[in-house]
Amino acid sequence: MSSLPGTLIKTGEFQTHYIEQGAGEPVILVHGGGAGADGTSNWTGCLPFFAKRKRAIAVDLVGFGHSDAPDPAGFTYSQDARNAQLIAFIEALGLEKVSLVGNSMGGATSLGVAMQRPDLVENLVLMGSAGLPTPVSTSLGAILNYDFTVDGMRRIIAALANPHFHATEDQVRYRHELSVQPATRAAYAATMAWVREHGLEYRTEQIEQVKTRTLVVHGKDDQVVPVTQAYKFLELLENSSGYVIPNCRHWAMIEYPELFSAVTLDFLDGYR
Ligand SMILES: O=C([O-])C(=O)/C=C/CC(=O)c1ccccc1
Repeated sequence: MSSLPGTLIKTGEFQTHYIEQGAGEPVILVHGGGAGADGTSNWTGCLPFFAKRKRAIAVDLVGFGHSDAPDPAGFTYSQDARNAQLIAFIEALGLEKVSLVGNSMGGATSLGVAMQRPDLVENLVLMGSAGLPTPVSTSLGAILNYDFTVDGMRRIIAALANPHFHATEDQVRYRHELSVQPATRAAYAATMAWVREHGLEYRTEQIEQVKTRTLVVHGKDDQVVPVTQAYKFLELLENSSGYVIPNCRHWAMIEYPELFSAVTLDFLDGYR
């Protein structure tokens, strides 16, 4: 795997990297927060499907992929910082309204933008989303306690995907090599330290005030964020519908890219 050709754009004090394919209504895909994650590795399988119907933009969160990774000595890798980055990114692109599709930490970030700037968000898709108090399972522990080794990366991928999914050596190497870049490594350590201290949850009253049209997608066998969290989001988000995928863990967009893309695109086009 190699990074798809991307673009850097200034978002506040640092540069944000993104890749995009297709034309039409803008849909921003926001990757999860595991080591080595970025727009390319999370969304390569879905981009061709999205690009047929939308302007699909896959962003790299601060400290991930090819976005800047500011020195943790002078930058706090908080959830607010990722929310602010995504808002600044939408505005830097000159977009008035977008749909956001967020995976896990990317879901928490998309939800945070819908809370802070509902004017910017047309539709919200939360996939395996963080944002609620989540027990630290062995699988989540593999992410939080990553040791920057290739075996550690294999443990992360095994934690994220269903056993029937076999990551290629290329996928493992791509993510591992990104994760051990000195600035990215320091940013990831700081990000996980912040998550261990603060969690990735919002208060229920914050979630309840989100009225954005939302689709909650979750793997029924998710070992990182249990499927019960999806039911909780459906309860709290009054304008939400859900789609639960059997025989699927945390990586619905990688385990079932065509199904995930079809369900999401039909939702974005108002068919669901
Ligand atoms: O591709 C990935 O790295 C990915 O999907 C990771 C998801 C886990 C995630 O974002 C997360 C990180 C910290 C705490 C809870 C959740």
